[in-house]
Amino acid sequence: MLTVTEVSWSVAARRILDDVTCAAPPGSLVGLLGPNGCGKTTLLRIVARLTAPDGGRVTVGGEDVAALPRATLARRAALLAQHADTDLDLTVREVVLLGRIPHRRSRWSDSDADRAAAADALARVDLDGYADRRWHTLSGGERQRVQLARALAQQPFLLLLDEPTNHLDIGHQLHLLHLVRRSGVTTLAALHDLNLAAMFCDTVVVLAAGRVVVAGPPVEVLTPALLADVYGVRADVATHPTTGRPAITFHPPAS
Ligand SMILES: Nc1ncnc2c1ncn2[C@@H]1O[C@H](COP(=O)(O)OP(=O)(O)OP(=O)(O)O)[C@@H](O)[C@H]1O
Repeated sequence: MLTVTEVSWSVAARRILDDVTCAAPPGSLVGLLGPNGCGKTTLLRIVARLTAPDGGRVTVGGEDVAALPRATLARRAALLAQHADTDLDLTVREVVLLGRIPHRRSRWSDSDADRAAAADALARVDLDGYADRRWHTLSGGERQRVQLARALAQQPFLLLLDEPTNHLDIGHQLHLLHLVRRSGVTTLAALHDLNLAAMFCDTVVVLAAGRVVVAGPPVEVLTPALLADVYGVRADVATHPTTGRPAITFHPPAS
């Protein structure tokens, strides 16, 4: 269980997050939605303790994140950042094995369990056979999937994903979110694609200008009125014939 309670953060006298409260029940996939600059990445960074909030509290599994030893937090939470990259000349296997570092007894050597977890994670993101490829030779979508494999190899309790479907073709977008949902790992994911959020998320939390506008199941939250209010767009919302979830069609902007 992840809880975020009355979290605020300001920079240069500007309030970026204002009293944000939300939660992700165990095993759920929670979508963090909202326009560019509304504070999604900032909230993920605060949950991962990369940014310290000015006020409020974050708990994972009932424990205050601010009080957890760094090594414990590193084992429990995995962050897939928006532009995860490395300048090092690493193989795909080595990148995925970075996810095992919090579990290692020895800083320098991988165990059989580490290698098995890395191989399993690569298979889960559909990258069997890529282990010996050099990172810099991969396409944008392949890199994104390797970074998810690194996060899965970490075997965290909490996955924090910042626009995880960036660069992915539609097949891999659907595969990735299906995989995350099936993983059973509590996940908070910043998403721009509202139809993907509608299809896969148990709950969506909509931010605007650093505040939570509304949170709840996609079918209750993703209404034409909300989309007009938060994103300034006109849209029709139907019910998907197979999933029963919202299916959104956008109108071109009025000229
Ligand atoms: N360190 C910082 N210094 C100054 N401004 C910052 C800093 N970090 C974030 N901001 C500002 O805070 C706001 C929220 O940024 P954030 O990256 O959290 O938004 P976001 O919702 O993830 O946006 P996007 O959808 O474009 O990725 C933005 O206006 C950003 O410019």
